[in-house]
Amino acid sequence: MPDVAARIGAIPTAGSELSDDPGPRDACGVFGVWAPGEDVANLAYYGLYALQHRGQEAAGIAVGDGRTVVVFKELGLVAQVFDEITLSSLSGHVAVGHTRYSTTGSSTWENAQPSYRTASFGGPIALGHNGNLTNIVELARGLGAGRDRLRATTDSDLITAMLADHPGPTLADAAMAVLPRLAGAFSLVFSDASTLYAARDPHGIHPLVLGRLDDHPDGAWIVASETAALDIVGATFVREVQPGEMIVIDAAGVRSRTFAQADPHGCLFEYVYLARPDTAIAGRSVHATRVDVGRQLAREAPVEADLVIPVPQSGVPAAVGYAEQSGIPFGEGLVKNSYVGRTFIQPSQTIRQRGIRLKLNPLRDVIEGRRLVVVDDSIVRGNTQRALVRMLREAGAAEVHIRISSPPVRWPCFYGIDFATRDELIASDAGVEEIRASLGADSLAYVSLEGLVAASHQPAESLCRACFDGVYPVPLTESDKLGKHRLEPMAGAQTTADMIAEAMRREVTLGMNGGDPSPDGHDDVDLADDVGLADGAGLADGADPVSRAVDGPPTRGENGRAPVPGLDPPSAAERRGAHRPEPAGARPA
Ligand SMILES: O=P(O)(O)OC[C@H]1O[C@H](OP(=O)(O)OP(=O)(O)O)[C@H](O)[C@@H]1O
Ligand SMILES: NC(=O)CC[C@H](N)C(=O)O
Ligand code: SF4
Ligand SMILES: [Mg+2]
Repeated sequence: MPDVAARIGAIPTAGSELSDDPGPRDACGVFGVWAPGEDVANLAYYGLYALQHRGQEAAGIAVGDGRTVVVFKELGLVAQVFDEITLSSLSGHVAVGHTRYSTTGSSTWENAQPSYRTASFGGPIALGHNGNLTNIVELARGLGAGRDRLRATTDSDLITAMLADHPGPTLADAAMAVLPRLAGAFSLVFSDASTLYAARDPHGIHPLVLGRLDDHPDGAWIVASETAALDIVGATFVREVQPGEMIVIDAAGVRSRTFAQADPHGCLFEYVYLARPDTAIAGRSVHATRVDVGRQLAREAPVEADLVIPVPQSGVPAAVGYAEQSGIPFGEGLVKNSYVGRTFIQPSQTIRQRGIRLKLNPLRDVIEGRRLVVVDDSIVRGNTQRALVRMLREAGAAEVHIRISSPPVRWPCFYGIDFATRDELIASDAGVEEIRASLGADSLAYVSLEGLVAASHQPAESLCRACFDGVYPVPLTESDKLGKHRLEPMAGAQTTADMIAEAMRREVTLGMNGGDPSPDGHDDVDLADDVGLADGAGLADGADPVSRAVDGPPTRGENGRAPVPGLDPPSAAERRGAHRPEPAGARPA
C-alpha cells in the first residue's frame, strides 16, 4: 500500500486537484467507503442500515480488493439480505452499497444495486445510484444492442453500461465523458477494484456527503446519502459533494473534478419526508426544519382543539412545533409498530394500504371524546389520512382536524420519488375542501410553500419544488412520461428500439409508478392490461417469471398473499442465490 498519510487532511474543494485547502470541517440510499485495513463490508452494512429509510426493496454491497470486485445484492431489507457469513466473505478496501426504492425498472433481483459491468477498457465497475434520470430512452438508444443483452431495466444500470462502454483509458476518464450526458437526478457512488468515486448531478437534487474516519493511519473516507450515516459509522462530516462535482478517492488521496457547472436545485421533499431528522442538508438540521414548519403551520392554520397528535414517524417533529406554537398539549394518540417500515415508498398500492393498518393503531383512552389536531408531513395518495380518519373516529375522537406540514403534492416527481401519475395524487385536481370531504375530516389545512421554504433556510430558487408548484428544474422529455417500466420489454418488443417505438405508438403514460392505476386500485393486474402485457410476453430469454415486467415485489406463492413490509422475510423465490456471494456478472446478463 503506497504511503498516503501525507494526503490526510488535504480535502479538496470542488473542482480542485488535491488542493491543500482543508475545506469546511463541519445531502435510494448510497454509501461508499475507501478504508484500507478496515472491514469495509461491515462499515457498508452499518451505513446501509442507517439509510434503510431511503429504500426498502433491495440492498447490496460491492467490495473491491485491488484485483476484483464481488457484489452481493438481494431483494429485502438490509438485515434480511446480509448476515455475518455473507459479510465476512466480502473482503477488500473499497465498498459501494445501496438500498433501493425503485423509480425506473421493476423490483427485481436484476434491478437491485450496486449494478455491475466489466469495462471495455478492462476491470470491473460497481455503481449505486440515488435519483432518476430524465433522458434514459435517449441514452438507451445510444447504447443500442449492448443494452438489450442485459436484464436490468434501471436508469442506474444504463449509467454503468455507458461507463463500461467508454474507451477509457481509466474509469475517471469514462466518468468525465459520461456524467455530462446524464440528465435528471443522480447522486452516485461507484468503484473499480481499487478506487472509490462519488458524483452528484449539476442540480444537486438529492444529497451526497463526504466524511472521514478519524485516527486511520492510511486515510479512510466515507461517502453517503445523508450525514446521519456518517454519524452511525463513526465518521466525521467533511463537506457535501457539490452539484456537478466528481470526487475520486484512492491511495493517492482525495481529488475533486468538476464535470458540469452547478445550478443547485436541492429536493425540498428531502426536508419534508425523505431524509432522516438527524441528518443535516446544506448545514440545516432536518429535524429543526420540520419543527419550524410545524410552528409555521400553527400560525397559518390555527384551530381550537384539545390535543395535538403526530402521525408517526415523519409527522412527529412538525407536531411538536405545532403544539409549541399553538399551546395545545402534545400527546401520542397513535401507536406505531416499529417493525413496519415506511409505507409510502412501498412499490404497490396493495402493500401500502395494508402496511398503514398494520403500522398505526389508535390509543382509545387518549383520543376518546377529544378534539384532535392530527399532524403529518405530507398527503400524497391520501392512503394514510383516509385510513387514519376512519380509525380515529371509530376510536371515539370528537373532532379530527388534519394539519399537513407541506403544501399539496400536485405534480409527479421525475427525479427519484415514486409520486406516480397525476391521477394518483389526491391533490392533483382537487381543492383543499374537496380533499377534506373525501378524507372525512372536520377540517384540513396545509402549510404554504413560502412557509416551508422559509423553514429550510434555503433560497427558493435553489430548491426543486416541482411536486408542489409544477416548475421542473430539469426539462422533461416526452419519453419521461413513459413511466417506470420504460426500459422493459412490452407487447412482445424484443429490443430497446422496438420497445420505445411500441410505447410511443401506444402513447402509454404510466408515470413513475405505472403499476398503480388509482389510490384505491390493485395495480399488478391492471398494469399488465394497460400495457398489453400478456403473461410472460416480452420477457427476455430465460427471464424468471417472478421478475417479469409487472411492478410490485414478486408474489409469494406459498399462501398467495403479498409480503408485508418489515414483517415477512424474503421468500425462497426472492432469495434465490441469497447468501452465495458470487463474482458480479456471473449471473446471466
Ligand atoms: O398520502 P400517502 O400516500 O399515504 O403518503 C403520505 C404518508 O406516507 C408517509 O409515511 P410513511 O408511512 O411512508 O413513513 P413514515 O413512517 O416516515 O412517516 C408520509 O409521512 C405520510 O404519512
Ligand atoms: N429511488 C432511487 O433513487 C432509485 C434509483 C434508480 N432510479 C432505481 O430505480 O433503482
Ligand atoms: S419534484 Fe418534489 S420530490 Fe421530486 S425532486 Fe423535486 S421537490 Fe423533490
Ligand atoms: Mg408518515
